[in-house]
This record gives sequence, structure tokens and C-alpha cells, in this order.
Amino acid sequence: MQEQQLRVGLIGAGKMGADHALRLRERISGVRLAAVADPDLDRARQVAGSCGARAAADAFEVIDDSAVDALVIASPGAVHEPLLLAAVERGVPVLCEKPLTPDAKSSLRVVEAEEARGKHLLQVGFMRRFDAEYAELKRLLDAGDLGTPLMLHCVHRNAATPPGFTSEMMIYDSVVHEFDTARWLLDSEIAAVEVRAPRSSSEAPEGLLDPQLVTIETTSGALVDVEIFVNCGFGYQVRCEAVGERGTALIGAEGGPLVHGGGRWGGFISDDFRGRFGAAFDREFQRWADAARQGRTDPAAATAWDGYAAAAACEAGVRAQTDEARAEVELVERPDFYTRT
Ligand SMILES: NC(=O)c1ccc[n+]([C@@H]2O[C@H](COP(=O)([O-])OP(=O)(O)OC[C@H]3O[C@@H](n4cnc5c(N)ncnc54)[C@H](O)[C@@H]3O)[C@@H](O)[C@H]2O)c1
Ligand SMILES: O[C@H]1[C@H](O)[C@@H](O)[C@H](O)[C@@H](O)[C@H]1O
Repeated sequence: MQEQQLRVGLIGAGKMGADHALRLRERISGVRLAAVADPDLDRARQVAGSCGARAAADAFEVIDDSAVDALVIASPGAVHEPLLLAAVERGVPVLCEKPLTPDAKSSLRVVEAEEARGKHLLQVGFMRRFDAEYAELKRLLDAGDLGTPLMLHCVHRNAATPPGFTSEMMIYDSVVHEFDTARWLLDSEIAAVEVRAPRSSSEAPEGLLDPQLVTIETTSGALVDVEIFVNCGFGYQVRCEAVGERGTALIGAEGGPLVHGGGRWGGFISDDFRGRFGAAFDREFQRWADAARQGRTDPAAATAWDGYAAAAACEAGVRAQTDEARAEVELVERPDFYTRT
């Protein structure tokens, strides 16, 4: 007997929402896009139309729709909290794009709501956990092949920023990925953060401190350095080198075809995350949909607690940036409800 298709409601039809709609339509099995919400109704209609879904301007109308079994949230982080709370109240599974919310207090309210509901429903879209290279690095670290991990050296570069992107967003919108990967790879919470900046690139928009160098201390005693450079001009690069007591491993180094032609030799660099992490997004979505159809969440994915812990680290990062001083991360005690990861 064929299993029922998962009817998905998509909240937010911008760059990510449109990409996720295409993913659901073309590459994920067992799902159907049922509804799309965006206050920009034309945008919602455009994305919905390509998938035979209905369009709405009001996200809560889609969240409350009994013809929707599960939700993908791809609206800006600043509006995630009320959407997540409404979804938890209705009891539908959610794949929420990062960040869970942009600050720790609102993330904690979401964590508390899910815990009070007593059912794991929320998953945060930290897609690096589904990238083949990151997964292999995690396997090497967990197997002890590199010995006890001491440091991670991370590089996170974007070609350019959209208008309105701020120095704080470089922490809570961009480095949030490194906070999550550091916690996940090293199996440790983050204790403190420091942020320094060299002179800003002349290519950076007025007022943006770009690049920045973020240092992360984990409670296990490891150190992580992150170069965040969001107007590097030439493409999208994410690298991570783990240094352990007995070995090192580097991921994100350029691979792919080596081309000779046009008077030069070399490879290609993705324009953005859709190229570099396309397969990771696909894996994340397929596993999420399979789990949701079985009434559970994917144990490999980031939970609401992970989203909260990353938000708390971001908050320390923004404090460290403003005060130009080391800032400690403040976390509440982890509820037993979230100990399964
Ligand atoms: N995982 C990744 O690598 C990655 C990459 C890019 C963006 N993101 C995340 O995806 C989310 C969306 O980013 P984007 O680049 O698509 O932004 P975007 O600005 O292109 O699109 C956001 C859309 O959400 C809509 N919107 C605003 N408020 C809404 C509401 N209350 N309900 C429904 N829709 C609403 C906007 O009208 C817009 O169409 C953000 O959380 C962002 O951090 C993640
Ligand atoms: O929202 C985006 C996204 O999360 C990308 O993966 C990251 O590289 C960018 O810095 C961020 O602005």
C-alpha cells in the first residue's frame, strides 16, 4: 500500500523558500507542497503556482490549515518565534530555517513551548550536519581517529551581502552556522566568545566591519577560530580544519574538475550556499519528510535546544563584538526532554 504523501505548508517565499519549493517538487519523495504563505502575495502565488499549491498572505492561515501536515519555515529569523509557537500549539512537525530565532530569550520560549507540548516537533535547518564532508569529519572525530580534538580552524566567506546586512548579523545570521557545527562536531557547549576585526575591506558596505575573526571557547577546552568575511567578492567558501592530538582533517578544500582553458587553469567556486550545500539540503529535507510521515523528528537534525544554544552563543558573540571583550555564554540547564541527541 502506498504511504500517504506529506502535505507541506511553506512559510516565506523568498530566496530560500523558492529553492525549498523546487526541492520539494523535484527531489524529495513522499511530499507535496500544499500551501505557500508570504505577505508579498505575488511572490507566494509565483512559488505556489509552480507546484500546484494554494497561496496565502497570512502565515497563520497556513499553520492552522487542516490540509497541511507539516511546515517549512523560510521567513526571516526575526519573525520565526510566533510562527513556531503557533505550529507547536497545533502539533505539526516543522523544519525551520536557521536561526531558530535571533536571540536566546525568544529561542528559550520556543524550547519551553515544545517541552510543555511533550512531543519533539521542531528541527532547525543547520544543513551542514547533512553535508557529506562534515558528516565524515564528525565520524573521524567520534571514532577518535584524530585523537582528542584541540582546535577547529574555520573559514566562512560569502561573495556579497544583501542591503541592510549589519556587523551583528555577521554573528547571528552567519557565524550561527559555526556555533552549531562547533557544538555538534566537538560534542560540547560553547563557554565564551571573542570577536576582533582587522581594518574593513574597502569592498564592504559603509559601516560593516568585514571581515571579523571570532574565537570560540568550548566547555570541553577546545578553541575554534572563525574567519567570517561576507563581501569577499569571489564566491562562497566554507572550510573547517580539525586539529586533534594525533591528526588533522580538512574539509571544504576545493575539489571537482580541474579545467585547463581560456588562458588559465583551475576549478570552480559556488556562488552561494545553494551550490556548496545543495546535496546537504536535499538530504536534510528527505530525512525530515520521512521522519515526519512516521510522526517523529530526525535524530540527526538540530533540535530546538540546539537552536537555543546557538542563539545564546550568538548573543555572547554580539556582546563580545560591541564591548570588544570576551563574553561568556549564558545557558539554562538542558532539560531531560532534549538529552536524546
Ligand atoms: N541554511 C542556509 O544556508 C540559509 C541560506 C539563506 C537563508 N537562510 C535562512 O532562510 C530564511 C529566509 O532567508 P531568505 O534568504 O530566503 O530571505 P528572503 O528575504 O529572500 O525571503 C524571506 C521571505 O519571507 C517573507 N516573509 C517575511 N515575513 C513573513 C511572515 N511573517 N510570514 C511569511 N513570510 C514572511 C518575505 O516577504 C520574503 O519573501 C532566514 O531565516 C535565513 O537566515 C538559510
Ligand atoms: O543566511 C545566510 C546563510 O545562512 C548562509 O549559509 C551563510 O553563509 C550566510 O552568511 C548567511 O547570511
